Amino acid sequence: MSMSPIIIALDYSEEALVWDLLNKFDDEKLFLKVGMELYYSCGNALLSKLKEKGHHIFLDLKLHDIPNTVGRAMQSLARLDVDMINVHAAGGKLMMERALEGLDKGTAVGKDRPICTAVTQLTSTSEQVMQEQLRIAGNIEEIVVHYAKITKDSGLDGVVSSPLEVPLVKEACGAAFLTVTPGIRLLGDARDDQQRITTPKQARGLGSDYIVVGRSITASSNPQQALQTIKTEWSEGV
Ligand SMILES: O=C(O)c1cc(=O)[nH]c(=O)n1[C@@H]1O[C@H](COP(=O)(O)O)[C@@H](O)[C@H]1O
Repeated sequence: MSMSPIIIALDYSEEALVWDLLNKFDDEKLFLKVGMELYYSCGNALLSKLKEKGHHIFLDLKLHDIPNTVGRAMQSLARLDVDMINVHAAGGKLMMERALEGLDKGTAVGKDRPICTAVTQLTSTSEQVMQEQLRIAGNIEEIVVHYAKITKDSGLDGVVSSPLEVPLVKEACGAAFLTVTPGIRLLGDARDDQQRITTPKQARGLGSDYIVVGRSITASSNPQQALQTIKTEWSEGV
């Protein structure tokens, strides 16, 4: 079964809330993101249950540590048989290479290694914050493209960025290099803590391979309708 381009971020700390949401989608097989909040609360047991239901899983733990630690952590995480996983590109090339080696070692024979991406600059980071607080000089597009290039050189499959940088990332790294893009909002939704945002339709038009959507679905009074709107926008965005 092919993976949906729309990844729903399950940003909850209680399992009951996950099932409350998923029950609204009947038996639809979804692409779900389990991030730090949910993984640290519910762990591997919940991942197994989601897999049993036939959903695809993006395990978003954004690993960032010394190369040896990340490599060994990835070897452990590979055993969970998730479909996508990520690191921070700020950890550097050696760390990303070790991450991939760890995933290769930990993936069971006959299984596919999870897609591995690296976060370039968080979509909650503005250019001003990047320059003034992180002391990274340059404009945000240049920096995202630079991080994308070192990610590609390290052998990873793609990056996490805002949709706004996707055309430049594809130009620099090739059309097959994946772009996973959070920072998605429907018109009229609150921006919350996100800085570099687009609608689902704009993201598709800019060439995103996958969009990550949390609060536009999970905080909606009608999550099913919100997902339907996002699917329609996605199909209209080409
Ligand atoms: O790696 C991610 O998924 C991620 C990277 C990034 O730069 N920005 C970002 O928002 N995310 C995740 O994407 C989701 C976005 O959630 P909403 O802002 O509610 O749509 C959250 O779960 C974030 O952890």
